[in-house]
Amino acid sequence: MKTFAEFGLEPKVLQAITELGFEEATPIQEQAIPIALTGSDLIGQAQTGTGKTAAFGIPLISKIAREEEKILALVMTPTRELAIQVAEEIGKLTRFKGLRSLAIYGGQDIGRQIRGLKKKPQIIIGTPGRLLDHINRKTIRLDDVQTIVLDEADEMLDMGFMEDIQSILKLVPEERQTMLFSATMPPNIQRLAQQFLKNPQHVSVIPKQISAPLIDQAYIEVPERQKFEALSRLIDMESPDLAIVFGRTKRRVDELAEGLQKRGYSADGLHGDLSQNQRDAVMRKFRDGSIDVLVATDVAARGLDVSGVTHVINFDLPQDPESYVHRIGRTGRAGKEGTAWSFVTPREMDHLHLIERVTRHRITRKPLPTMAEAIEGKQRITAERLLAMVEGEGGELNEYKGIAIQLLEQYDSVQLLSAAMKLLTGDNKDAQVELTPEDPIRAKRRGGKNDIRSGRKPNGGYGGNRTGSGSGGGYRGNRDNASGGSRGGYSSGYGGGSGSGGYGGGYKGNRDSGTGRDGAAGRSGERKPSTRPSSTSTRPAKREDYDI
Ligand SMILES: Nc1ncnc2c1ncn2[C@@H]1O[C@H](COP(=O)(O)OP(=O)(O)OP(=O)(O)O)[C@@H](O)[C@H]1O
Ligand SMILES: [Mg+2]
Repeated sequence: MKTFAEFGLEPKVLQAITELGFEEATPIQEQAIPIALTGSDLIGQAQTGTGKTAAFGIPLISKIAREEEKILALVMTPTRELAIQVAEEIGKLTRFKGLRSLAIYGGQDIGRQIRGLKKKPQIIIGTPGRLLDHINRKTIRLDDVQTIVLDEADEMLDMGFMEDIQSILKLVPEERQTMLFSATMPPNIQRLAQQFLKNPQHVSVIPKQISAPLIDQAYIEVPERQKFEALSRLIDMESPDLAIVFGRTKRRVDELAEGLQKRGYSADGLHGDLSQNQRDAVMRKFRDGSIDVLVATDVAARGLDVSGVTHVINFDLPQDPESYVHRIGRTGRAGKEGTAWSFVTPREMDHLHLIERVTRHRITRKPLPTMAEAIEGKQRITAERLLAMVEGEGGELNEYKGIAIQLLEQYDSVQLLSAAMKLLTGDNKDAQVELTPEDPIRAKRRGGKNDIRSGRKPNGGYGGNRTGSGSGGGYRGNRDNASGGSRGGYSSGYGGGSGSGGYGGGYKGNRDSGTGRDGAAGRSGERKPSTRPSSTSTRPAKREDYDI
């Protein structure tokens, strides 16, 4: 392991790294930073939570001088939350150097972003749609950009950002450094790399097991209608510090968050139909610990880094194994341990085995937590809180001592303490929670063996098997209204359907619902419809449409 001092970084950057608490470089950093510092193009692949952000962030900021008043570096990310997070990490890394960076993403007031741009940031971190919008408004010019980073490139393409990314890359001077980070290297990523990268050096830290070894993985076989009970027992038994619960659809997430709140858990939901302000507020609450359980769709599966996430619970299995890897990778980050649980309905067992095969990891079967285990877990937490209070962590107890003595004279001490503990435990087990059932995910034949993703495209893709179920119609309806349907008919596959099966087939089912991702854009102002040709486009619909 290398220390950061060995990279020959300038003292102000080193100081910021030290301040962040990084002592040694992670393997991807050890490999990528020296290459990136030479200015060479780079393609990077590494496991979740292993510090890819700093792997590109450190070289990127090293190249920029403080006096510059132009946009010199551009980082693109698939989701808004990720743009905010990467901007924050870059902000921390440039703290002493004093560079200016700005996150640019859909859903946020564009006027505010324009004001931010007037401060002449040298580094922009953004989602492709909103970036293009600024480019078209001429509020962002890329003529001086020297470094481009594509973070989670495969995800961006899956979300249908290929055209946007290409348009943006074409506007950046050819004399530049391009770094592409991607979990997988399917053919479309390879084509993108061929088109836009020059003699890239490949850096990959891919262990035998695809998923992080520090994550303890288990599953519980449970019928659909018992899942909620299983969830509350599991949370009680495990008493996670912070947990992310993944649900398949937006409706599912809403219902789960509401159900958990009803049962007295401190939970909230995150999905693509919330306003950006709501999304930001939920993420803030989760980061500062004012909620313990984040219920989310796959919008939160990629890249999000919240320290202290001890548990990931797949309330619904994800459609594809790769998404499983990303979801559970929200825990066990930066060398910490984590636990991942998945609920599997009896009919989904094949799908679980597929996930095991693709991730090359056995997932341990565990029984449904019993009521007794759940109660024990809850009581343990209550006892811990009580003892912490006894040990003075909750401040002075003197004011309570008079009444305590009085009560103890009149009542049995065990009885009293039990009553106090019951109150503290705040049981609300009786609250009825009904969820709308989801169809089981079906295992599907998968494609090329080097591309763990390729199987899903010809096979229905995200939510493909939901089209017949009729569920979620209400949400789609809303999107349609918002979108004006301008991009409704993506029908042919991206790139004419290559060996990978292209994108088209997999997404077709839902695409018919006419929910162009511009639905999201229309609402949020992510993009003006004029920025690109509409219905003739062969782009895939964006993943945001798939009910996440
Ligand atoms: N050298 C280091 N030492 C200790 N912690 C680090 C180091 N580098 C990064 N980290 C921390 O590790 C966490 C994960 O980093 P990061 O989000 O960059 O991972 P990632 O590889 O991009 O993960 P994902 O694949 O999920 O996007 C962050 O909290 C980051 O601050
Ligand atoms: Mg990342």
